[in-house]
Amino acid sequence: MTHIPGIVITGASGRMGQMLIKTVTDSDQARLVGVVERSGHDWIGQDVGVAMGGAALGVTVTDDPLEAFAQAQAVIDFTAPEATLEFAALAAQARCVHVIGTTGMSDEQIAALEPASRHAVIVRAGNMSLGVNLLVQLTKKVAAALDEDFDIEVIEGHHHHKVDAPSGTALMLGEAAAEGRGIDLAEVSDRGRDGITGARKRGDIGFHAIRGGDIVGEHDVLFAAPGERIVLRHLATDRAIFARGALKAALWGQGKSPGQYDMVDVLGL
Ligand SMILES: NC(=O)c1ccc[n+]([C@@H]2O[C@H](COP(=O)([O-])OP(=O)(O)OC[C@H]3O[C@@H](n4cnc5c(N)ncnc54)[C@H](O)[C@@H]3O)[C@@H](O)[C@H]2O)c1
Ligand SMILES: O=C(O)C1=N[C@H](C(=O)O)CCC1
Repeated sequence: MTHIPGIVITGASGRMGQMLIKTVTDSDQARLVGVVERSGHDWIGQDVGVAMGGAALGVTVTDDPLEAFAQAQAVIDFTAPEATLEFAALAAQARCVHVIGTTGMSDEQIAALEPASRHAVIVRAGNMSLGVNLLVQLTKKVAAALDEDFDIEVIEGHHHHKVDAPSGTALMLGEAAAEGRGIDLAEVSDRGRDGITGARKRGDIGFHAIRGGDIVGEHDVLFAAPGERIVLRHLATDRAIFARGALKAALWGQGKSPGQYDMVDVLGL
């Protein structure tokens, strides 16, 4: 009987899915026990190592998430909002820790995770890297120290395949800035200006998204005042940082009480 947690990766063929499979199989703290793809995908029924172009890993890609989750202690899920909602209910049923990296979820979809979190641990973050979660804390501190003479803008850049904007990370940073100022982000958020917008409103927090090439993820939080600017910046150059954080969350969640957590909890920041 092993105490090394068994992990299922959803969205196996995706950019993050493949990085997560590599991270889990390289780790001596976790075992890869299942991989899930959407029904109809041509990887279904294949050994996932072979499907990824390497040696067999002895794990077959399935489109039956519950069957896979039943063999596991944790599910790491970087897919799409609708899929993540379905996986949350099934992971709770199987009493698996559900690590959610999926971004682009609406407020309603986030609220719909609550029933699952009564039965299982959910760790959700728009960015699982140590660097960004540290930047979130710094952003909160800087925003708390400065008044509204400093205009706050969050500028993010990602690869041309990304489907959601602003990025999950940009929203985390915007939330942190608003929290530091003691205000509600929803009331001050100004996204992607275009046309005759009028002058910038004092106290607003602006968001801007660049999409191009193979950018892994770049985030600036700009504090701009007359005569000076502060820029807090994180540059991701390797998706391994997100996968490492997600695996850390899956291990951290073992034995924790059901509920919703984030990477600040996991990293103790
Ligand atoms: N939180 C973080 O640290 C972090 C880091 C990187 C990416 N992300 C997010 O992770 C998500 C995935 O990013 P990506 O670049 O890997 O995208 P991707 O498009 O390369 O991969 C998504 C995968 O999910 C699969 N999928 C979709 N619906 C499914 C279903 N119902 N069942 C099983 N599989 C399903 C797709 O087939 C695809 O293989 C995005 O929301 C992205 O923003 C988060
Ligand atoms: O590649 C992506 O997609 C990423 N998504 C996350 C986000 O939306 O912030 C994290 C960075 C990479």
